[in-house]
Amino acid sequence: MAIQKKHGKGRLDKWYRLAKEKGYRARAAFKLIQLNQKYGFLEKSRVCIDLCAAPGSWCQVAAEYMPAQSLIIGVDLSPIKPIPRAITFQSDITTEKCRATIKSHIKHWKADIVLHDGAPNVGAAWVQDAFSQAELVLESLRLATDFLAEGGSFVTKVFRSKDYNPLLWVFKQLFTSVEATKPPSSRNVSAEIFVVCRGYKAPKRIDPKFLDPKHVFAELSAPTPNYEAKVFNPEKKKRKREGYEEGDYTQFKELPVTEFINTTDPISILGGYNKLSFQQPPGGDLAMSTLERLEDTTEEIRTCCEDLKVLGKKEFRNLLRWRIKVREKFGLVVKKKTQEGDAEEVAEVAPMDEELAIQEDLMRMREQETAKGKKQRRKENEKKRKEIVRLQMNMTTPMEIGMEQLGMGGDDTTFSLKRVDREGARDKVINARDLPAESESEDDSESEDEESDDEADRLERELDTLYEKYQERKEDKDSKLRAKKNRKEYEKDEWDGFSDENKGSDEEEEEEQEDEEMVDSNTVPRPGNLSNNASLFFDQDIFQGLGVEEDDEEEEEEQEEGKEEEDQGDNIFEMDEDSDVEEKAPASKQKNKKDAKKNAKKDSEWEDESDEGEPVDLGDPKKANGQLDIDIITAEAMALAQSMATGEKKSTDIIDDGFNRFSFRDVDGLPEWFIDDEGKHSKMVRPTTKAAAAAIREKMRAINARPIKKVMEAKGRKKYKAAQRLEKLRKKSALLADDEALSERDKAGAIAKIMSKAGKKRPKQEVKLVVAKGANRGISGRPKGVKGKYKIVDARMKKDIRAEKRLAKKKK
Ligand SMILES: C[S@@+](CC[C@H](N)C(=O)[O-])C[C@H]1O[C@@H](n2cnc3c(N)ncnc32)[C@H](O)[C@@H]1O
Repeated sequence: MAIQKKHGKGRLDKWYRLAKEKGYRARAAFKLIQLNQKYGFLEKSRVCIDLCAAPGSWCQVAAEYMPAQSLIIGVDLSPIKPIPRAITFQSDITTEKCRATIKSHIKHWKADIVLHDGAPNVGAAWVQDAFSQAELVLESLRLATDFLAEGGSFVTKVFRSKDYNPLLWVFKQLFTSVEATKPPSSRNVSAEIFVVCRGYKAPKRIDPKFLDPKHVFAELSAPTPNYEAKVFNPEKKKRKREGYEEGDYTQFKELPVTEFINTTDPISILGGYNKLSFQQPPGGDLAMSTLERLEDTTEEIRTCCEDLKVLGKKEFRNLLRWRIKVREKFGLVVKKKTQEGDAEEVAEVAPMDEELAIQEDLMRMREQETAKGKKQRRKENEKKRKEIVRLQMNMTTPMEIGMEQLGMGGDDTTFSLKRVDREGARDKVINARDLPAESESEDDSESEDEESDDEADRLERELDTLYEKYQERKEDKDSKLRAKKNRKEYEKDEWDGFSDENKGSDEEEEEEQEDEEMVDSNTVPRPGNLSNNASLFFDQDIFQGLGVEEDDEEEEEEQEEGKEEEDQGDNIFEMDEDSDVEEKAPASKQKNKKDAKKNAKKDSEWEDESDEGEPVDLGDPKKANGQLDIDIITAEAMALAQSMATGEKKSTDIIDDGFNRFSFRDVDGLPEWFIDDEGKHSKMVRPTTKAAAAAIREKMRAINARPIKKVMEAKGRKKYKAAQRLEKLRKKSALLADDEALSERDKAGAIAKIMSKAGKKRPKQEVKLVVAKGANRGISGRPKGVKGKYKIVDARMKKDIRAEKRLAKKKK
């Protein structure tokens, strides 16, 4: 266990460390700093009396925050080491002597502020002490009324007890504003609060009853609580989860460790006490000495008992386990589990041990839950981080985004049910599963493999569902496609007997869909018994073109039947620019134009084969916005497109052109190198025009002007790093801003410093050249004695450079 304490009360917490760092004599300094931050009374004061001031940290703070030349008087029962700018003396604040000494120091002045942080030492007579604290407050108030100037402030510590309200009532009679507050540096477990009374009314005469403890705390004459009974019989003690127990004015609670062993409610002891003591009571205790001698009572257990408030989970469990062991040894467990019993006969242990088991179970469940939550959060954060990085690096393409959304992103295969839900498909997916939906969350112990299999299955289903939806949407949008599908189904039925037996139905479907998307033509059905060459022959676009014409004829009929609307939906081959014209053009003209475009497209596909696979679209070379169509990437295609656009060539010409000796090659039995060679060199040379060449040049220039991917990535990286730096700064300044130990000025200064540091450009590190010789030759790590960036160079290179320099000098 990390020892993190001084003793029970004064643990080495952050305020303790901070006080040490800043040179304050006690962590209490921060209470005054924080009170002053809230109310700002010190800066306005010139004379301060600090009652119960030892060791003197409040005097230190007063000296720091009050204006120069202020008078600070500190008094305590204990001696106070000298403090610069403060007068201190040793005295009991309840005595006349103390009043006289203050008077001698303050002379004719009046105090602007009286501070009181008095607390009697908590000893055996703790009830009396608590009473004395309230009395001490009243005594300090009496002194305050003697020395405070009108409008002055009185700041006092008060313990929450039944005396608290009477005290507040008295304060309110003497001050215009009375506020109770608990500064952050005051421990939550401590019953202390601070009351800041401002605007002293300075009445000419104060009713002595206001300052008479007998009168103010009149109801306290009730019998003193029985301390013995309370502490040593914890079972009988009522636990109060909220607030403080009646008469419990101190927060440090100690209990003999034997009580912890004996109790049936160990949890409430661990939660309610500060320390379990191994101290032998006067006269000795047999149980305690036996306990001390047990080997289970290790040093670690003793350390845990020292401070119950700092127990970690492990220590907590250790203590409970130790208690059970000791109880067993002491014979406190009534029955143990029967050896041969099938766990039916459960041990009958003390009833609170059941509670302990339940508590442990609860703890375990909570741990599991938090671990699960953490894992989930980590996963999500990681995913988000990656997405951001990819976006910032411009590495995300629309395709990748789609894949990520489907959970197929290269680096994250998590399937997001949420997303599916958004699509309304979650239910479908869940219904499709054998397992009920709840089992997903319940089954925590699944192996990762099972999980990933499940993920893959779900992913498959999700993809199917999404694909169905996509199809539905597409069909809705494109009624013509629907008509075509129906027709195809009809035709498919008719041609079923000829389908290629080697193909699975899925493959066929896929191909059909591909055809629909790519060519949108109803190809001539090919009987399955044709030879390879024959089928390749019929595969030629020229035959497909026939199909198109057929199809278009049908379309024309449809149009004539008033289905123009449907046709407008078919924009697969329409050019943006033409759309307006087409709307106005007569149907036959439209048809011609469409034919030409479709054929041009087919031609381009054909050319695709003969032109080393470059995708070429022979549409209008210009887009609607006047820019060149970037998809046309060869001068030949451009020339063809231009000639079509100017009406120089008709679709029929292009079809004729397409039917030539290069359009089909029988490659069966030919060596691969030959086919490659043919593909490269034996192709039709199409005439190009100057304009087409210029257009392509312009297009290439436009492409080259675009920043390359690496540049984009570098820019993205730079942005990302800047964002990271900014985030770091933001966090740092937020931390500073939250630091209650710093004044606003300090905070602003520190933040400004960080900002200016961040703004400065770091000087580029010089690269040291290390000659590879002797020990450095062939070394793989950093050469000895070299700091910072370095580069291993060849001795030859160095000599050559020197020689070059010499020559250059000579020439001069
Ligand atoms: C919590 S400490 C004060 C810490 C102080 N504010 C500081 O910042 O260093 C409480 C002090 O009250 C003092 N005290 C208790 N009864 C007193 C009394 N009757 N007269 C003077 N001082 C008293 C104790 O000696 C103790 O030093």
